Amino acid sequence: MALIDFQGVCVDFPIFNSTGRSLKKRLMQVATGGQLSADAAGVVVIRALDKLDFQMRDGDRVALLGHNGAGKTTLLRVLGGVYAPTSGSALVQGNLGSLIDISLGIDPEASGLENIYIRGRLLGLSAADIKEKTPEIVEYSGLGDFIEMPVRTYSTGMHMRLAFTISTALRPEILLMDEWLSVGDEGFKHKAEARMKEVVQSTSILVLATHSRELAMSICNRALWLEQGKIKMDATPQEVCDAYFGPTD
Ligand SMILES: Nc1ncnc2c1ncn2[C@@H]1O[C@H](COP(=O)(O)OP(=O)(O)OP(=O)(O)O)[C@@H](O)[C@H]1O
Repeated sequence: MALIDFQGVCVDFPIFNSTGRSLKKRLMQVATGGQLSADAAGVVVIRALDKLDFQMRDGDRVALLGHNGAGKTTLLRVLGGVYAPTSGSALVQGNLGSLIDISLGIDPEASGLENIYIRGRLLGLSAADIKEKTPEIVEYSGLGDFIEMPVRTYSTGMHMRLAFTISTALRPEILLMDEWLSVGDEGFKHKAEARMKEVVQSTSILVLATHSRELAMSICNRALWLEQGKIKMDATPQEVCDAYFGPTD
């Protein structure tokens, strides 16, 4: 059983090379992002997440909505273990996968095959798991003999095919996504779409940060609206989208 339990989670970023005065001025101009304050020593602090309390359970397909700087990426990073909360507790129970930064760890000097191994290990697969999955990844990527060539000889699209196919070979219990992944030329895009749906369906909890009403409505069964690091609304995608984007006719 997968479970996410956040209690009073705050994430603060102290900004050491900035004066409180100049940053405050900028905030007044743009009126977006996290909350700004200065600590006793005059160091500016951006509060990206502010006392978040929520649970996510098996079956939850959660859309994270919110304006630029609302805290969506920061929340995904806390879920992924990249950031620890400054205060509060963030429990993430279950095996975790991420379709964010799918090219991370791909070595341009190594061949496609070697990269399947390297990236597979980074994603937490054992050597035996990788060996078992490799033929399917090679076949699916459609790279043919290029799989033996160094990745620096690939076009951008070929690189993305490889990165996408490796990252979607896993079936994690908790899946984190930042917008929908769409890669490759028209033919591959079609295949990739079907594979994405398969991965999403097989995961227990999906957390998808998005600016798209259509995506939130078609993929998710719950939506969290973040504003200045706080939860403004936690309800069905229909209710949150109507409040956030405005009602449809
Ligand atoms: N590494 C960082 N250092 C300092 N401040 C940061 C850092 N990362 C994020 N922030 C701040 O935290 C707040 C939330 O940013 P975050 O990237 O989580 O927003 P977002 O909702 O993902 O925005 P967008 O839709 O623009 O991607 C913003 O005010 C941002 O300035």
